[in-house]
This record gives sequence, C-alpha cells and structure tokens, in this order.
Amino acid sequence: MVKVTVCGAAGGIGQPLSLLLKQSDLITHLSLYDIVNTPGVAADLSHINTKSKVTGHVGAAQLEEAIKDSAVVVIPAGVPRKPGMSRDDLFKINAGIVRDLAVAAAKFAPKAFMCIISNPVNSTVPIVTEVFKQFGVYDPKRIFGVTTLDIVRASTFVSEVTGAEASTLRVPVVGGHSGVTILPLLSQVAGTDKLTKEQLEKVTNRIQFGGDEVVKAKDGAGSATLSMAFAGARFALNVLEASVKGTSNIVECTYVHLDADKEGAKDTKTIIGDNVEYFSVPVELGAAGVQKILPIGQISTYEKELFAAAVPELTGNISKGSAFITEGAKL
Ligand SMILES: NC(=O)C1=CN([C@@H]2O[C@H](COP(=O)(O)OP(=O)(O)OC[C@H]3O[C@@H](n4cnc5c(N)ncnc54)[C@H](O)[C@@H]3O)[C@@H](O)[C@H]2O)C=CC1
Ligand SMILES: O=C([O-])CC(=O)C(=O)O
Repeated sequence: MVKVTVCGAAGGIGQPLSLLLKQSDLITHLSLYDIVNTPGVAADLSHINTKSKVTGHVGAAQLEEAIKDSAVVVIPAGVPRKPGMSRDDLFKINAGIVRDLAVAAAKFAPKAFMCIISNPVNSTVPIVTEVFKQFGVYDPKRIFGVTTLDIVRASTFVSEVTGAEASTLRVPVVGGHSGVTILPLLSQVAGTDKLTKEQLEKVTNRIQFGGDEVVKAKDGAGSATLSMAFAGARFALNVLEASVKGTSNIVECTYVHLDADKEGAKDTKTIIGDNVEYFSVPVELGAAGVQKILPIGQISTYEKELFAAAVPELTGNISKGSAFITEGAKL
C-alpha cells in the first residue's frame, strides 16, 4: 500500500495537486484532508479511472483516519498572501495549522516523508522538526520544505533570456523560500556566461520575487496555485519514485535540516557557516528520503554577495519557527 495524504486538499493548491497525484500509478490510496469541502473534491476525483483509491476526510475529528500510515504527507494547508504581505506575515496563522498537522503525522504516520508547502516554508519546516522531536520520531532525512517552484520558475525565466529549452533546463536554486533567501546559481547554467551583468541581476531578482509577480496579478485572490501544484506533484512523485520504486540519481533542490547528511553538508557549511541549520540544497533522493546532500559547487562573486544577504534573514526565520514549538505550550 502506498498512501499519500494531502492536507489542505480542498484549497487552491490542494485541488490541482491532488488531480496531478491521482494520475500516478505509484499511489494506491490518495487521502484528501481539509477543514472544508473534501467530500466533494474526493467524490469528484474518485471517478477518474486511475490506480489509486480516493478518500475524503473533513475536520479535525477525521484527521487521524486521513493521515494514518501515510507514506507521504503533503501540506499545502493555510492562508496565502495578499498584495503587500510578506510570507512571514502568514506565520501568525499558518504556524499553528502546520503544528497541528505535524502532531497528527508524528502520532499516526511517523515514518511519512513530510513535504511542506505552507508558508513561510523557512519557518514551517523547523516547526515540523521540533514537533517530531517532541514525539521522539524525528528523522531529518524525511522532512522536506518544497522549494521546487523556485526551480521550475528559474528554468522558465532563464530560458526566456538564453533561448534554452525550458522543460529540460535545470537551474539550481538553493537557500530558503522567500525573497532574498532564494539563491539561484545562474553561474552554473550553460549559456548564462553570455548574459550581461544587468541581465543576470534582472533574472536573479525575478526568480527571487517570482511569487510576488503572481500575488500582484491575482490582485487579492491569493498566490501561485497551479504552478505550485505542478511543482509540488513533481517533488512528491520524485520522492515516491526514489523510495517506492528505487529509481536512483533523482536530484531535487529542497529545504532540509543539514543534519540529514552531515558529511554531504560540509561543502555547504564552508559557504554559509555552521549556524545555519536549514538550507535548500541539491539532494539525491533515496529509499530513506535524503540519500545524499550534494555539494553546492562553485559560486560567482555576485552569488557570494547574495548568500551573505540571505543568511541573516534565513537564520531569523529558522529561529522563529523552532521557538514556536520549543518555547510554546507543551504538545
Ligand atoms: N512552497 C511554495 O513554493 C508555495 C507555498 N504556498 C503556500 O501554500 C499555502 C496554501 O496556499 P493556497 O492553496 O493558495 O491557499 P488556499 O486558501 O486556496 O487553500 C488552503 C487550504 O487549506 C485549508 N486549511 C486551513 N486550515 C487548515 C487546517 N487546519 N487543516 C487542513 N487544511 C486547512 C483551507 O480550508 C484551504 O482549503 C499558503 O500558505 C501559501 O503561501 C503557495 C505557493 C507556493
Ligand atoms: O508568493 C507566495 O506567497 C507563494 C509562494 O511561496 C510562491 O509563489 O513562491
């Protein structure tokens, strides 16, 4: 049995993400959890003639049943931004939502691969870690912040300036998932050596603030949902492809605790120092989740400046998330 639970499944991301997951043969049970509307979404998706059984669960009383024994728990639950807000402004509401879902996962699906989409990702991932620690089921190899949308965007935006084919172009994006903490490594991408300094800075800024572009265009109706569903499905299915099917050499940049592979993280730490506990890094996925943290590799002088600007904001976001649990009421 391969059960995948989507928490926040009736939302803007949750619905199209569930649709994309329903198309996978790797999943036998797709469990949809939300505080509203999941019976309808589940009934709708259940008519699609693919492998997985679909169940809908609504409200906290049905959370145990929803999440129990899941191989993967994907969390796009919580509120999205409106124009003028930062991702950190969502912490007030989303921190508690993610905490409660993490508690349920720690109790009823402690071995699940946790894929955290809810913002602010820089802080919500440390929340999940601290909850799992309190329940004695923590394994840093199994908890992921989903930053795949940054990589997807980077491929699109870079291809627009270099003329490369977007669908096959892989642009490494490391760091965190908000503004200046998003660090595209364009110097490692073929064809970018022909770009002017202005072009490089412009496309870097566009990747860092791509989320704002969508928030502005949606004009109060939320943030990226469809491109996020695409990115979230790619990530979750890659986790399954590596863990269930045993496919090797699957690499995704994802935001993890660097203890997930201490040896592999050494290279990253020489650049960011020992104080940054979490970072999005290129990760080779495997049977147990993080198989290997790969080196970030050579970075340019401009990218070094971006790293220096990212670290203070990222460490603040991380401490805020961790403290929410460690200094909060006992779970
Ligand atoms: N990691 C990333 O790259 C991205 C993250 N996001 C984040 O994803 C989150 C969701 O965004 P949208 O789907 O657009 O929002 P939405 O408002 O359309 O959907 C959120 C869903 O979560 C549900 N929800 C609220 N409290 C819940 C709880 N306690 N348990 C289960 N479900 C609950 C709501 O009922 C709703 O259906 C936001 O925090 C947003 O900032 C959005 C885009 C990209
Ligand atoms: O911008 C937002 O608030 C949603 C998000 O994380 C993104 O689109 O990257």
